[in-house]
Amino acid sequence: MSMYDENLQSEKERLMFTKEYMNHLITLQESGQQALKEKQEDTLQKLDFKDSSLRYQEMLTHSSFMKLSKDQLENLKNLRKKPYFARIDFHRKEKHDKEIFYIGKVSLFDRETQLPIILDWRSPLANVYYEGRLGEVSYEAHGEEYEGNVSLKRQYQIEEGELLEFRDIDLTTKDELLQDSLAQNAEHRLTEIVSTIQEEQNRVIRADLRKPIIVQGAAGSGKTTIALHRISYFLYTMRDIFKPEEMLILAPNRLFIQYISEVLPELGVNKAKQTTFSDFVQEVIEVDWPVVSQHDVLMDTIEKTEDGGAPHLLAAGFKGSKAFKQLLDRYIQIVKQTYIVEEDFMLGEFKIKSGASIKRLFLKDFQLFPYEVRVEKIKRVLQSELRRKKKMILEKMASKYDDELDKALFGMKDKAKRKKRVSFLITRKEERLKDLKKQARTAVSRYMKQFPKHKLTALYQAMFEEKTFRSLIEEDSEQMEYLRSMTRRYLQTKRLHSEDLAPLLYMYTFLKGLHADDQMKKVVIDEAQDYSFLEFYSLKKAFQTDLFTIVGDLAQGIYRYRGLRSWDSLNEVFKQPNYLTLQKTYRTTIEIMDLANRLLTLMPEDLPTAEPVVRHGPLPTFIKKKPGWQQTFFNIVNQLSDEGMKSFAIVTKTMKESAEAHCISEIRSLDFKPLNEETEMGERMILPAYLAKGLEFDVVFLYSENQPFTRNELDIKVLYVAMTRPLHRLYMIGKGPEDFLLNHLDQPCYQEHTLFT
Ligand SMILES: Nc1ncnc2c1ncn2[C@@H]1O[C@H](COP(=O)(O)OP(=O)(O)OP(=O)(O)O)[C@@H](O)[C@H]1O
Repeated sequence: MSMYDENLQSEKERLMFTKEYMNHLITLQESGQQALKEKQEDTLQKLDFKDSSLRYQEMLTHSSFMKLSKDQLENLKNLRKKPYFARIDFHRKEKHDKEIFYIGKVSLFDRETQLPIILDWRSPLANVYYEGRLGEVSYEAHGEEYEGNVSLKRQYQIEEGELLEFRDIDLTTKDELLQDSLAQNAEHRLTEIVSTIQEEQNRVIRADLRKPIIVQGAAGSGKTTIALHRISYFLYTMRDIFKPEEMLILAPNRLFIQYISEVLPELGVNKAKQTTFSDFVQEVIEVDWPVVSQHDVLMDTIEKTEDGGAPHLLAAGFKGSKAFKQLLDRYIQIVKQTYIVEEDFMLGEFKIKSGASIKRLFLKDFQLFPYEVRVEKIKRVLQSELRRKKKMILEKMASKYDDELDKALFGMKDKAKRKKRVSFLITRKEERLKDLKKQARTAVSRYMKQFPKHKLTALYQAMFEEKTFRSLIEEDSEQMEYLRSMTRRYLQTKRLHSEDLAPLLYMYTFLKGLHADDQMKKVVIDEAQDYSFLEFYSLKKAFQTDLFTIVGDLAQGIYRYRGLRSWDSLNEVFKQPNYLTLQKTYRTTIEIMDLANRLLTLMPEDLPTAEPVVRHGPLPTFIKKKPGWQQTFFNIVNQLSDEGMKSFAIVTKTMKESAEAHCISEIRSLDFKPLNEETEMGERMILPAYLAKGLEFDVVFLYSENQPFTRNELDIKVLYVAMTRPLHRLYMIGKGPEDFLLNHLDQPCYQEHTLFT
């Protein structure tokens, strides 16, 4: 028996032991569940609501315990198919012997000894597997550093609970597990990659959780995947402090949310809120006006081949800028003044609180709160002051009349006059007291009427009135006037541009502040290059947290007229963000990435190119639209399908071209479906490039009908996005190679399809 076989045998035994232990636990849990259920029924029967809350409490405790057990049980059951994926042999310095740790998706401990049978991939020690090479390593746990020696790193291929093979990794072996995993096909859903996380990715996942992090990552470098794994790591590490519901994942569109949704339960982060910036802001500010989305603007721009200088694009760009934030700040100062009330708060002729002290409450004491919250707090102060002083005032008033009465009774000699005076004073006293009591009932609400009740949209609209707007801008120009009148026109008809959402959220934060349910403690932003400065700023201001994970790729910044041009501008939004890069790309083959990288050289600026991991495939192929090309296309799809390719996409430059492609009978007969933001993703799709951003397919056909890509910045980026979508094969169907700018490239590596079969 070879050494490998011997090891394989003992590894099989270990796997058997682990599975046995799991089965044992599952049985225990299941019978435990039954016992718990019976106990709960018993408690329910005994339950007497007049009784102390003790029994009720007991019942709740049991039911939450039951739920926990159920979750654990599910986890355990799922885990049996693949309890772990790797092992490390680690000798900690201060220990006598080396220890063997098996690493899996979730940890499992021996109930008696509390020793780990499986170590969670997110645990501190597991970091040694992802990061440390063989030999001397260290890891940090609970603020302490531990040193030791890793003598073995082993990867397992386990399927349906059976160990197929294992591989030991040393400095020279390539990561074969990664190669295998990359060679697989896309199920049109993102997957978890815990067993093959790479060193540079691990650094992103485990980067300081208390700091904002910005990740520039090439196309296919795993940004989305890694961001989701970071949340999972975050939830594990900070489980006592944060709940998944307090996390927000901002995705570029609804399609993308569908795309990532499957990986979320796997990573245990499915309870995190997943939405788009636009949907989130509309929900928070409770404004459901139709929004002209940035996709619509982009589509229009691409179709008309407009450059960034078109006035509506400049206006959109300006509305996301720092300059516009400053303008908003000036306006918000004006709005703030409307809340300054200087009048004293009186009850009759008695001063309850001076105007100056109320103003101080608004401007100083409550300055950390939004304006409306400050007003509410002032109201409560006035109510309590009034309550406190009312009795005193009434007594003072009564005793004033009593004094007068005394004076009249004992000081007035004329009987008739005295009688008249006394009766006058008694009636007066009663009237005054009654009147004061009546006033006291409404004094606060009457006083509070002086504070404005602003409607967010009306306030925003008022900002674009000519006089106000002019007073806010530094320099008047045609461009500014265009922005002002265009925005006003839209707002008057109850419509918004997507660029209005960030200013609205920003103003809302000053005015009302986020509701507790919308307050997020950790925010993940994907495709972050498409966010404007103000979008980041407004989110940061709204959440008041530094826990942002921001991932994006400047080379894919197709919303450049409004998005970020460099990550540096975020230094003004976040305090000392951690900046990391992901350069290796895992999605596609060397051949496809090579072509895409060449395309980037056409850009005027230096954009980060991607470095593919070693995986070869055929050259990208150009198919000329000569008569009969449809049959070629038909044959290729069928052939690749037979070879095991699952997801196919026809990617066009515009939505219009997607619709045109769908009219071609061969495309229809192969069941390709046009995709928009609302449709379900399938295996064969036709979609414009901007919607394909972030997604991936086994095979991509770039298709140009009569809108070829031209050599402008936007087209180059859109084409780059499209070219970086396939995992295995890239085809380009057009009138000529120039439709895809191939004639502009230096030594473009592609082949032309000549055979018609
Ligand atoms: N370490 C890894 N092991 C296995 N597969 C990986 C690894 N890292 C990334 N991948 C795979 O590479 C592909 C690209 O990942 P992902 O979509 O997260 O990249 P991205 O940087 O967000 O891409 P893009 O910006 O182009 O949309 C996915 O199929 C993902 O599963």
